[in-house]
Formats: sequence, structure tokens, C-alpha cells
Amino acid sequence: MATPNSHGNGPAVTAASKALARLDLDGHDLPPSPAPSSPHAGRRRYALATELVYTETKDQYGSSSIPIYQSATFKQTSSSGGNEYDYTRSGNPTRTHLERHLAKIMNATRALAVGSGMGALDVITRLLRPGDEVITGDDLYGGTNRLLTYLKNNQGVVVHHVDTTNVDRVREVLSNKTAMVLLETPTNPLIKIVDIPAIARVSHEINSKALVIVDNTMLSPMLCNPLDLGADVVYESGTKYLSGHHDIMAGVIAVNDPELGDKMYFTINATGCGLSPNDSFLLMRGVKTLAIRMEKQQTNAQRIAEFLESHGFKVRYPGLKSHPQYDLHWSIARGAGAVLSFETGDVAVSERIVEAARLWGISVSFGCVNSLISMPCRMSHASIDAKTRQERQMPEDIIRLCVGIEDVDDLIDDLSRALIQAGAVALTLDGFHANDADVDGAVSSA
Ligand SMILES: Cc1ncc(COP(=O)(O)O)c(C=O)c1O
Ligand SMILES: N[C@@H](CCSC[C@H](N)C(=O)O)C(=O)O
Repeated sequence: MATPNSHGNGPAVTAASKALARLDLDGHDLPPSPAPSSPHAGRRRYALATELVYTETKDQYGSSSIPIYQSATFKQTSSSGGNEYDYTRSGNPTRTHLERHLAKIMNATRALAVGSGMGALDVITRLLRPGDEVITGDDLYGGTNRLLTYLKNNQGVVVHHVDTTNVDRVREVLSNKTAMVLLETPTNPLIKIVDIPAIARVSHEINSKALVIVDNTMLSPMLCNPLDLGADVVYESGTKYLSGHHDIMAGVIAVNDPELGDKMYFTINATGCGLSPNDSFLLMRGVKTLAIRMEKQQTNAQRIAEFLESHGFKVRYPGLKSHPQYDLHWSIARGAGAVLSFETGDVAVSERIVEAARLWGISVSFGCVNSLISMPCRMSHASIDAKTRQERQMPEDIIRLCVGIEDVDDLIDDLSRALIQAGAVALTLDGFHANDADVDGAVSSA
């Protein structure tokens, strides 16, 4: 059946053809596209896997992929401007395209793309004033801990590190001075789960001005949408799952409050931390394959977590029923992600495992197509001093696995060989089991 064309000189526009234009291929009725100024602009119309791929570049050649506008400055039609863009620090068409796409998949009205995940947190925390209080977790990515410590030591910001898995502990420190409640779930690297809706509720009840901020790096918008769970701001490291190939650094912030969005845009323009056109292009390309990568990474991670657990290791992964907060995790997320950690009971053994692995690269970071192995206390979390790590009960022997898309049997074979070579397992007639396995099969932590 003919449908109207955009020039209005096609076949007559009948009521039926108008209706057909609003049906997707499965016959689902689609809501009309929101106007750019509507509070729901950027919201999703299709399933997430479709929305990740579906974009319209609207450029003059109908290019299927957004061009890289590699230009620092833009010609104007008069001395008073006239062009939508003037200078790439202030705005760039490639970055704008990416930001609109990210807003859609993060269920936000506005997204902002910057040079790294830490850059995103820097933009957010510039909203703080001396005397403001921040409540955050006692298990956090090392760089987040470092920035908050800097703000505490240099900017007069009070930072409370509490066990954010316990809503009552958060309630106890909330006050009218609380400017931000900063949450990470699952936590990196102890994989503890935080009840975002409960903490958002109690925070807003006690102080309606407190901003609940969620670092969604460990899950990505594929698995969790914190803004739908009561958060005011969500940010994540685009260096991880969003880009997926460890070839760029990027950070993303998303909000629904236009005033907050404007304030953070001001900082980005004023400080010049917006994502470059080339990296915006690469992040846009990465995002399109997020669903398929995450699916494979999660399936692999689940197999590896089960493999380690079945051999007597204490494994931290929300895909395992043994995770103490399994139900909570699945009430806020659509998948377990691809980061897990386990303990061996002995730092030297852990070191030998990490160094014996071949397929698993010894690297920080996660969320990428290739699998990585690390010792967080020496690597990603080394900026947290040993005393604080001990107070926060971070086992020095903990090994973090970040699972990629390789063949899972190859990954398990390589890990098995590393475990055997490191002397982490005892060989028996039935196979092998963790050396320190206690009666109920779990390895006691050091
Ligand atoms: C949970 C988490 N948040 C934020 C960051 C910071 O991201 P980036 O390295 O892109 O600055 C990282 C890792 O670096 C992280 O693991
Ligand atoms: N030397 C870096 C370490 C980055 S860790 C990256 C990532 N968040 C992870 O958890 O692996 C630093 O000091 O920031």
C-alpha cells in the first residue's frame, strides 16, 4: 500500500495510510514521535535491542552512520551567528547525535558525553558547594573514591562512606546538608547490590533537594535504568560496555531535569571536557552492538561463575543463586553483567593464577569483547590505601574476572590450567577442587 511521502506530492493521504505509517512491522501501534521540546523527547519506542541500532542521521546524503564532523569551528552566516554550531567545545553534530541516542537508550530527556567516566563524575560533583555532604558506599571504584577524597580534602565537602547495602545506615546519615547520595551497583569489586529505589525514596523523603546519583557502569543501560528507579542523575564510564572494545575513553551523564542538564552542560562547555567528534563516532558505533555483546558476555560469565563455584571457590556474581542479594539484584536489573570476583584465600596463589592466565589479559577495565583478569587491590583499587581497604573488608587476594565474548570453553580451559599451575586447586580422581575448600565447599577468605 502506498504511504505519503515527505514532499506531499505522493499518493493521496488517506486515513488508512496515516494509520499504517504509525504501525511497526509487527503491527504494534507506535506512539507519535515526541517533539524535541517535549519532556518525553528521547524516550524509547521499540525494544532496547532495536533502539540501540535504530538512528536517523538526517544528513543531506542519508548516511547510515553519523559522519565525523572533525571541525573545531563552524562558519556563521553573520557576525551575530546564525549556525546551530559555532565551536566544538560548545557543541558538535557528531556529539549531539550520540547524546540524543544515549538519552533515548538511558530513558532520559538529556544525555551529555564527556571524555571519561571520571570526567562525568567531575562534572556532576562541580554542583557541590563547600559544606555540602555526600553519602556514598564503602565499596566503590578506586577512582571514584579518589575524586571524593580530593573533594573532601580540598573543597570542604563532607563525605560519608557507609554500607549502602543497608538502607538504615544511609537513613542515619541523611540530613538537610546532604547534597548527593552516590551509589554504585553491583559494587566494584565486591559485587554488592544496592537497593536504588529504597535509597532514592528515603533520600527524597528526608531531603527533597538531595540528588540521588547512580554510577551504572557495571550494568549499562542494557541491564538497568536507574532514572526509572528514582535516581536523579545516572552516569557511566563509556570506556566499558557502551563502547565495548577498549579503544576509547568516554563518560556519559543522563538526567530528566532540564535545569540540571543545563548546569552540567555549562560545566562541560566552560571546562572543555566534551567528548571529541572521533570518540563520539566510536562510542556511537559501539553502542549499536551492546545488546549482542552483553548477551554473550553474560552467558559466558554465568558459565564461568558456576564453574568456579562448583570447584569450591567463593564467587561473587549476581547470576548465582548463592549471591546473598540475588533477589534484590533481579528486582532492579535485567541481567547479571559480566564482572565477577572470587577469592583463593592466599594472595600469592591469586598472583600466580593471574600471571599464569594466557587468554585472560592482565588489565584493569571491563565490559569489553576480550576477557580480563586482575587483582583489584593492586590494580583498579590500588589508589585506596591498604588500611582503608582493610577497614572496608576488601580481601587482598580477590581476583576480578571481566568476561568477554570468546568461546567459553577456551576461557574455562585457560582458567583451569592457570588454577592448576598456580597450585590453587588439588587434583583428585573426580577432577579438582579449591585447595582451601571448607566443609560446605566455599573457600574461606583470608
Ligand atoms: C564503576 C566505575 N565507575 C567509573 C569508572 C571511571 O571510568 P573511566 O575510566 O572511563 O574514567 C570506572 C573505571 O574506570 C568504574 O569501574
Ligand atoms: N590507574 C588507573 C586504574 C584504572 S581502573 C579502571 C576500571 N575502573 C576498573 O575498575 O578496572 C587509575 O588509577 O585510575
